[in-house]
Amino acid sequence: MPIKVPDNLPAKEVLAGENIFVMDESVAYHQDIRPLRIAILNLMPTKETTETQLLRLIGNTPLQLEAVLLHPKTHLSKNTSAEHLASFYKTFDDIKDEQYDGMIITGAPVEHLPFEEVNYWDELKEIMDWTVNNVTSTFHICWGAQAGLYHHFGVPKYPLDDKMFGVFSHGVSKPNVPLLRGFDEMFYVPQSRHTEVRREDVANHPGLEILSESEDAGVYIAATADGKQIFVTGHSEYDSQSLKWEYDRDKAKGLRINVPINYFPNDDPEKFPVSTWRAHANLLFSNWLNYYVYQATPYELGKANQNTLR
Ligand SMILES: CC(=O)SCCNC(=O)CCNC(=O)[C@H](O)C(C)(C)COP(=O)(O)OP(=O)(O)OC[C@H]1O[C@@H](n2cnc3c(N)ncnc32)[C@H](O)[C@@H]1OP(=O)(O)O
Ligand SMILES: N[C@@H](CCO)C(=O)O
Repeated sequence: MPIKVPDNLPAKEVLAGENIFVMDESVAYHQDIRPLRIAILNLMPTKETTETQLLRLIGNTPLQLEAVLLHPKTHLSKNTSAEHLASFYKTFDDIKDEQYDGMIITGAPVEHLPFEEVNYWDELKEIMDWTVNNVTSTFHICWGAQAGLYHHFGVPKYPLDDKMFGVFSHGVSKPNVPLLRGFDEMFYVPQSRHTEVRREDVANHPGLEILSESEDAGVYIAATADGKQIFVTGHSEYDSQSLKWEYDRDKAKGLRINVPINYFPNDDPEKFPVSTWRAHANLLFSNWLNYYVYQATPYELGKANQNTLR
């Protein structure tokens, strides 16, 4: 939450220089409050696991949220039951005439395919186009980030020789950005993907900024300057056991898979993994919800926001 201070307090300037969020009394007085409307387009096959992971993170702020779960209507889900989808999910058709404060587009295990061969690609393109005018800020995760970078900015993905698999140290590339407020200079994030976007493709695009990256894992967070589109290549939302499940699954299938880096104690898969990224994940999602959704969204969706606080 912002610190509310008198308009002319000298500390205000000092704290603002440290990337601390300080709000003038005059702005605070005019803020109206209502629950935030957040849509989650869940493309993961293990939908119930992902719902829990994401709701856990977006639930960890003082803000009231109304979360709507979406699945692509043009894809028949193999791993999530029709009953679950019918009970808890909507499709784009149900919501396309509405507007949202925030949207999350998840990853999906389809990165080995060209985007155009994903059977819900046309629908996803329509949804991504719709977010531009109907969502205040959209947070794309892993394959969802690759899909968004490709569709909106023409940034391609490339296959990796070995899966980027493990818990990697990441750093802040652009200081004084609200999304990174309070971040440590080095923090850990799980990465689990067979493909990458290349740094030069993102860095050379005038519409994108690299906010965070890793020496070993490459670009982690890229965004548009206005914060309307955020692309996150890692899985900060993963549970402490998620990489172990993926590792055990792939071993059981006889696939070529390395032990995830820096994950099991002493890199021993017989030992119980512990998470080192939970605090980072909570801060990333609460910063997004606060600064890119709550402070940026208009009280009446569809109208211009009077307060430009970032
Ligand atoms: C890079 C990232 O974004 S990482 C995020 C993805 N990670 C995860 O989902 C981790 C958890 N997932 C898993 O462990 C596995 O996907 C499992 C165990 C659920 C299923 O694995 P498998 O049996 O190997 O694959 P399966 O044949 O079920 O296909 C996986 C998914 O891809 C989908 N898929 C496959 N081909 C296509 C295609 N051409 N277009 C669209 N979706 C496709 C499948 O339909 C399935 O998704 P669904 O359950 O929503 O229908
Ligand atoms: N994290 C994913 C990568 C595949 O897209 C998995 O291991 O299932």
